[in-house]
Amino acid sequence: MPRLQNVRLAKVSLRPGAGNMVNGILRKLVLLKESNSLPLPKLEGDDRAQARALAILYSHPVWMVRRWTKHLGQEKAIKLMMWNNDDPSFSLRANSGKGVTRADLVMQFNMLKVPHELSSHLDHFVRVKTGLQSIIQAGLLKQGLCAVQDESAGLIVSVVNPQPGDSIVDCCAAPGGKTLYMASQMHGQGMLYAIDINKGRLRILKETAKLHQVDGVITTIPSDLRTFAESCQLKSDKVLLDAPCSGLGVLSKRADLRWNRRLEDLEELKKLQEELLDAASILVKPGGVLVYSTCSIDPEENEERVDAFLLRHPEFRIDPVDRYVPPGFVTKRGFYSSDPVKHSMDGAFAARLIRTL
Ligand SMILES: C[S@@+](CC[C@H](N)C(=O)[O-])C[C@H]1O[C@@H](n2cnc3c(N)ncnc32)[C@H](O)[C@@H]1O
Repeated sequence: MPRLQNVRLAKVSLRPGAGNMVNGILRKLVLLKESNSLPLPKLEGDDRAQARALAILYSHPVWMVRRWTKHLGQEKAIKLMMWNNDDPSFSLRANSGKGVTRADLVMQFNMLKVPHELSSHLDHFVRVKTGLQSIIQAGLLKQGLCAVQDESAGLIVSVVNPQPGDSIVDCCAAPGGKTLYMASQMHGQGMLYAIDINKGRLRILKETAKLHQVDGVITTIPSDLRTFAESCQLKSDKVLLDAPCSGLGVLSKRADLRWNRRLEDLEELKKLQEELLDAASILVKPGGVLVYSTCSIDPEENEERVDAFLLRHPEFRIDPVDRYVPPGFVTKRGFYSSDPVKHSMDGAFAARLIRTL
């Protein structure tokens, strides 16, 4: 955030005098940085000391640094933190539900002089590094011509592989990024049940579905998935559980998130993910598919939750995702995984599980 913005923020949120103090500190920091004399911590000592130094150097909580160093090794953990600190790039999805093609979108971006790049993984997606504001101001999102959607989320939809005529349940659907993309691939045939506990967010989904002209195949169900599944007779071809998670794969776009997350949150989330997985599994018909996904890169929220689920539910088996996403995104065990450093997109995970007949 630019210095003057920080000064203004301090004045508004604390008191007018605080602005001067923040200004003084930031000026001094800029001078020290320019003369290469910032007093930086040294990367030395035991693991704990090194994690503390890295946490300061790359501005991440110590617990995250320790976790990533353990799972990824120090070199990759540093690259990940650098990615998180870099300016994020965004991708936009052309809304085929409204007949908009990627070529149409590219034409609009050219007119707006927004530099862009075609996604090499997904037909409807275009990447932009700068210029998102121009796209918003030109009203392309308000008109429902496109949606901001990361390719990592688009690839989760590829794992679900929605087809016209399918009956699909999106268990944690709001605000609807994946619901809308799935609906656009159903060409008006079939039904997509969008469940979410958050009524307000589900209302947004409903309104956006109308705007995107895909509302004909969507039924919204405001409910806690756990209570809904207990009383429901519905059995579907495909069930997507895009579970509430730590969001550790999307830190480049959510500057505040790293400081709001605590290690203890993971324990609570893991319990919720298991309960939701059990509930979602009830909605899958024999031979049907359950896709479990997160926007986390943490094995405890991903592979480990799937393994624990498979132990509780031997009637499900892993269906490797290599038929649905490019090889670079397929893990040894047949899961989908996007890696911010390797793929230059958000981190995400998905497992495709089939209920035996
Ligand atoms: C990761 S977000 C889903 C994002 C969405 N799939 C998308 O692509 O836009 C997780 C969602 O789970 C919902 N949720 C949390 N607990 C739930 C529960 N017990 N039953 C149903 N939905 C729940 C939250 O309200 C939140 O909207």
